[in-house]
Parts: sequence; C-alpha cells; structure tokens
Amino acid sequence: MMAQQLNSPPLKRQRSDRDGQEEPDSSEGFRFSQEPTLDQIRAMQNQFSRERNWDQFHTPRNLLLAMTGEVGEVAELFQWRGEVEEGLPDWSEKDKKHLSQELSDVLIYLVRLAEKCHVDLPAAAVDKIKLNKLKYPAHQVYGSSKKYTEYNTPEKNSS
Ligand SMILES: Nc1ccn([C@H]2C[C@H](O)[C@@H](COP(=O)(O)OP(=O)(O)OP(=O)(O)O)O2)c(=O)n1
Repeated sequence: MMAQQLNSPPLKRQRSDRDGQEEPDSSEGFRFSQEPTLDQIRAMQNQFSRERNWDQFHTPRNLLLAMTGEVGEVAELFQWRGEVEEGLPDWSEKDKKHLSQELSDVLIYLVRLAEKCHVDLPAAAVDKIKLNKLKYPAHQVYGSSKKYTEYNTPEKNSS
C-alpha cells in the first residue's frame, strides 16, 4: 500500500477553526493511503509477534527503548545535511526508501507500545488535537511558535 504522492485527486477542503471557513490541506498534494488504519497496523504487528513467540519481548519498556532507537536511526538520516525541503527533492531514492523504512519502524513500535499500554491511539490523538486547539487558539497564535505557557489561554495550566 503506497502513499499517494503523484496524480492524487484534489485534496478535500477541510474545516478550519481559525475563521470557520473551509481551507485546503496545506501539504502540497500529498496525503496518506486510506488503509491500513492504525488498528490494522496494530493487528498486523500483533500477528507478526505471535507467530514468532515475541510477545515475551514486547513489554512496554522494551518497546519504548526499541522505538527510541528507531527514532535515532531516523535522526541519523537527517544529520549533517542542513535543512531539507518538503518532499526531500534533493534526496536519492535510496535514502528516501531508507527513511520510509525507519519511519515505519518508529510507527510500528509506537502502535505496539500503545497497544501494550491499552492506549487507543487514534482516539487519543483526536482528543489531543482538540486539546491543542484549545491551548493554541488560531486567532491568538497565528504565525507565532511561542509555547502555550506564554499565552493567557484557558488551557494554560493543563497538559
Ligand atoms: N524484537 C523485535 C525485533 C524487530 N521487530 C520488528 C519491528 C521493526 O519494524 C523491525 C526492527 O527490526 P531491526 O531491529 O532489525 O531494525 P532495523 O530494521 O532498523 O534494522 P537495522 O538496525 O539493521 O537498520 O522489526 C520486532 O517487532 N520485534
């Protein structure tokens, strides 16, 4: 299942909380495949682990460490290159493929960690984005990357 990059249909316009108007997705025509869902990835990795009798190794702490190691591998791909443009136009296909594999390792371990911690990850992410919107009201923070603690918002002291 490949992410759709080229020849994608026009992106759906999405609701913006900034002004109540619909705005286009700003990701330059790129979006993910509809499937697999996070729960399907969870099930695939669950089966992969069961088939190898690896559940015994996939404890929360081990998974966290494994995920952190994979994050390091992603960082290694970016190190010493300077800033890179969206879409990585100057990267070789080999390096882009490598990046897609390392990011996948991070995702696979993240999903597995969430499963083992009984965190419903897609639902939790939706809730977190809602909270982020409260912490960072668009009209107040537009164009600024200050931390929410520097603003006087209702969610200032929540996390
Ligand atoms: N005990 C393990 C070992 C591996 N994997 C799976 C999850 C990751 O997607 C991938 C990680 O495999 P490696 O540890 O071999 O790491 P890399 O694929 O990054 O290889 P390398 O470290 O050589 O770059 O395999 C797993 O679920 N449980």
